[in-house]
Order: sequence, then C-alpha cells, then structure tokens
Amino acid sequence: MILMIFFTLLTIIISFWLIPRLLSRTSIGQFLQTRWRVIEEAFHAHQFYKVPKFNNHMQENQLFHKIVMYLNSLPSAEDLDYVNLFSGCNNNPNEITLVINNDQMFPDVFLGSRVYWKLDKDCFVLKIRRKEKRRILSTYLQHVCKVADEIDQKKNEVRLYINAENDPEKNGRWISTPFKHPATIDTAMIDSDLKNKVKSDLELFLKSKSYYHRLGRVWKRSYLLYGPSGTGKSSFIAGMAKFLCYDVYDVDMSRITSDSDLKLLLLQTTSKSLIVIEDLDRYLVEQAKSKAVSLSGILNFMDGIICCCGEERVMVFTVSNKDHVDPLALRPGRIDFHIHFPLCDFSSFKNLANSHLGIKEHKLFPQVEEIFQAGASLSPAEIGEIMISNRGSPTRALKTVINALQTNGGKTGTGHRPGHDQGLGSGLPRAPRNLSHSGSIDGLVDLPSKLTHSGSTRTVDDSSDHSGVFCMDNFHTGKELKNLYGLLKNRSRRREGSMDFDGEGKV
Ligand SMILES: Nc1ncnc2c1ncn2[C@@H]1O[C@H](COP(=O)(O)OP(=O)(O)OP(=O)(O)O)[C@@H](O)[C@H]1O
Ligand SMILES: [Mg+2]
Repeated sequence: MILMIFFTLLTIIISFWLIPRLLSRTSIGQFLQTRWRVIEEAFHAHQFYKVPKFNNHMQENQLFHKIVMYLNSLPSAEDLDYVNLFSGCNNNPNEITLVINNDQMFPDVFLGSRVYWKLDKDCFVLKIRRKEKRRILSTYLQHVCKVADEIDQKKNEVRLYINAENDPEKNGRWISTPFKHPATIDTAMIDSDLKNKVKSDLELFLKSKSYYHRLGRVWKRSYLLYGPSGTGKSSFIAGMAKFLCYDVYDVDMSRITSDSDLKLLLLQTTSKSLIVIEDLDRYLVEQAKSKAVSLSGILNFMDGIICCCGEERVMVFTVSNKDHVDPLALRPGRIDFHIHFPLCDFSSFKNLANSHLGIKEHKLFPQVEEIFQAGASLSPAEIGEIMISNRGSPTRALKTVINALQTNGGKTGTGHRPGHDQGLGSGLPRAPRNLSHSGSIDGLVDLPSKLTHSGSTRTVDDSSDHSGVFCMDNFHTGKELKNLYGLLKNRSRRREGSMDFDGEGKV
C-alpha cells in the first residue's frame, strides 16, 4: 500500500513538475510549443497585410522603417531561431541591432491576440486572425508607430544618405548611415548676424507649412553657400541639418545618368530632409560637356516641382564662385538665401586662435593683422590645420601662420581676400599640399630659435618656441648652417612620407 502511494506520488511529481520543467528548458519544449501553435493557428482563418519597403514611386515607406524599429525593440526578437546581428553604426560601434531573417516568423502579442510578422525580401507581411482584425488591426499599427516614434525621438538621429551606383537589381538608390558631424551653425566662421539670420530663416520655414500651401508653392527653401575651398561650407550644411534635425541627402551628381534618373532619385527622398548638391558650378561645366543631366533637369530639381508637394525639404547648393553659375539657376525663387563663406580676415583669425589655441591676445597679433591688411589671407581650414598641428605652442602656431600667409596667402588659389575669388574651381583641388603639410612638418621638427620671418625685418624673439619660418640671409654661423642642413635633411625625409600625415601632425 505504502509502495503504491509512493509510486503514485512519484508519477505525479514527474508528470506535473519534472517533465514540464525539462520541456520548458530544452529545445524539445520549444519545438513542441511551436508545433502546437502551428496546429492551433491552422484552425483559424487569417488575413495578411503587406508592408512593402517602397511605394510605386520608389519612395521609402515610412511604415516599413517603423516596423523594423518596433520589432527590434521587442525582447522576443532575441528568442527567434534565426536573427541577423548588425553592429558598427559610426556613432555607436558597440550597439548591436537585431534584424529578423527573411522568412522567419516573428510572433507578437497585442491586446491578448497573437499576430505574426514575416520579412519577405523587401516586404513585411503581417498575419492576423481574421475574426480579430477589426478589433486590433488599426490600434496595433498605431501602437507600432508610436513605439517606433518614441525610439526615434530618443535616438534623435540624423542620417546621411548617399546615392549609390544605379543598380537595376536594387530597389533603393540611397545608402544611409548615422550622421554625427560635430559642426553646428554657431561654430561656422561667418558673421554672427548672418548666422542668426540663417537660424531665424530656418525656424520660420519650419513653421510655414500652411503659408506655402496657401500660396500654392512647394514647401521648400533653397540656400546657396558660396566661397573658396576650406571656408566651412560643408561643415555649415552639417550644422543646418543638426539645427533642423533633418536627414541629409547628399546627391553625387557624377552618378546621375539622366534627367529621369535625377527625378527618380529625388522621389526617393523623404520629407524633413536636407538635399545637398555640392560644387554645383563644377558640375554645371561638366554637365555642359557630358549631357548626362540637362540644365533644365537641374533647374526643375531646384524648382522642386518633382518633389512631392507639401513635404518639407531644404535644398542646399555649394559653389566656389557664383559668378560662374548660370544666372538662371540663381534667380530668386530658385535660390532663396545666399550665404558667403569668405577667407579669413583678422577678426576670424582671432576667433580661430581663441578656439584652437585658447589665446585672445598675443604679441604677434599686430604682425598678423598687418599681413591681413596687406591683402593676404588663407581659408579657415588652412589656418585651423596649422593651429591644430602646433597647438602645444601658440607662438609657434602664430609664426607658422605668418609664414603661410606670407608665402601662400597672396599667391595660391585660396589666398585672396573675400570678393576676389579665383573663379571656377578656385578652391579645387583643396588646400595647397605644401602648405597643409608644412604645418604638420613644422610641428614635428626642432628648428633653430634665432630665425627671422621671411619678407619681414621683425625678429622672432621667442626662444622657447621653434618656428619653421626662416630666411637664408640670417644664417651666419657654422652652427646655424649645420642646423639648417639638419633641418632640410629632416624635412625631405618627412616629406617623402607626407601622405601619411594626419591633422594632428603625427605620422
Ligand atoms: N569654423 C571653422 N573653424 C575651424 N575650422 C573650420 C571651420 N570651418 C571649417 N573648418 C575646417 O575646414 C575644413 C574644411 O571645411 P569644409 O569642408 O566645411 O569646407 P568647404 O568650404 O566645404 O570646402 P570645399 O569647398 O573644399 O568642400 C574642416 O574639416 C575644418 O577642419
Ligand atoms: Mg565642402
């Protein structure tokens, strides 16, 4: 009798405690659970809803994007049999993103009902029990969008889109990556009143949807940024995108094959975006030769007639010299706001010295001012690079800037003062190689201290700093000549490897 009770108790424990536990913790349990659900679902009629990635105009379907974000946020994403893992977003390489595999069923529960998502190439398929669709479909989709929006807001992420080669196999042409540029509108080296005007203009634009609609105009605003190379145009665009919190679509015109290709590409952009065409002047010249895209194709794009009506877009074009752009392209309405990016003057030089070297005043400032007043100048990029390379010694940095202004500031393509732009492509190719490298080289080489500025009678009297600025006439002693020989040898050695220099003056 006791034995029977014992065996009965043992059977009860095994069947109601041990077996369920074993099943729930092993793959057999999961397997049985999945099979059971399949059998259970087989007794229900289902409705299927497709969410394609692109609409008929090849524009990205925002709902698709939201579903990706929503599903990735669900803890059950980790329980799937197969899931793709991605990492390496530029701004956060440690972040791992889960993306469901094609053909993988992704179950979700909403208001007590089970729904299933499946990714089928570029299309999500939602499976809902037919009898429950009226009760949950719209509220479920609203819930998905709300969760995705909340994630988006938390991330506050601006993305950079770049147009890829035209590949008929692929649906979308834009490849995107998180856009984390440190520049803001405030860090630009242009007049602060102008910066405030740009900010007010952008703010007004954001609030003007109904105003534009009332006028029957496309809700867009176009900006032309013009000035020599290295004056901060691209950095300013990054600042504008950050200010607006808009995604950036950087159109690489060399990859556009025809007017219709350009149209298609633009149709694939979304609202709340900043569409950028850099070096428009250079492209217009090339376009005249290649005929890939006609002038009217570009003008149509600038007019915004091929963008979806009513959706907010800001367009930004950069040119090195607007005098070389067809006036048709720049007429009011096509370009709403012109922003000039000049080379450095003394005042912007002082700002750079303050931000890069932490100095507001210096005994060499009067000399620098004199040189600027004589008409020499360089771009903020060139002066900034010298300062970064020599940031350990402000005096050395200023001496190197003086030398660069004297040797390149009045001669090079970028070295003329504002209003004297060098014409089409003046800034291209970029900063003169010898100058940018000299900043780095001088930052590394120990030079004789008793040197004078070339072209100047003023003696550099700072014995603690060593400048790369020197003049042959001033080398009198054998020791100095020896130093010079050592310097030239050192320089030529460094120059051989100059392609590997980075902005920090390190190899
Ligand atoms: N306000 C600034 N302060 C300091 N450095 C700056 C500033 N603006 C630009 N620079 C420096 O100049 C470099 C070039 O700037 P940017 O690319 O924005 O110039 P650009 O006008 O677009 O030149 P390009 O016409 O050659 O494309 C930046 O990487 C940055 O180092
Ligand atoms: Mg640029």
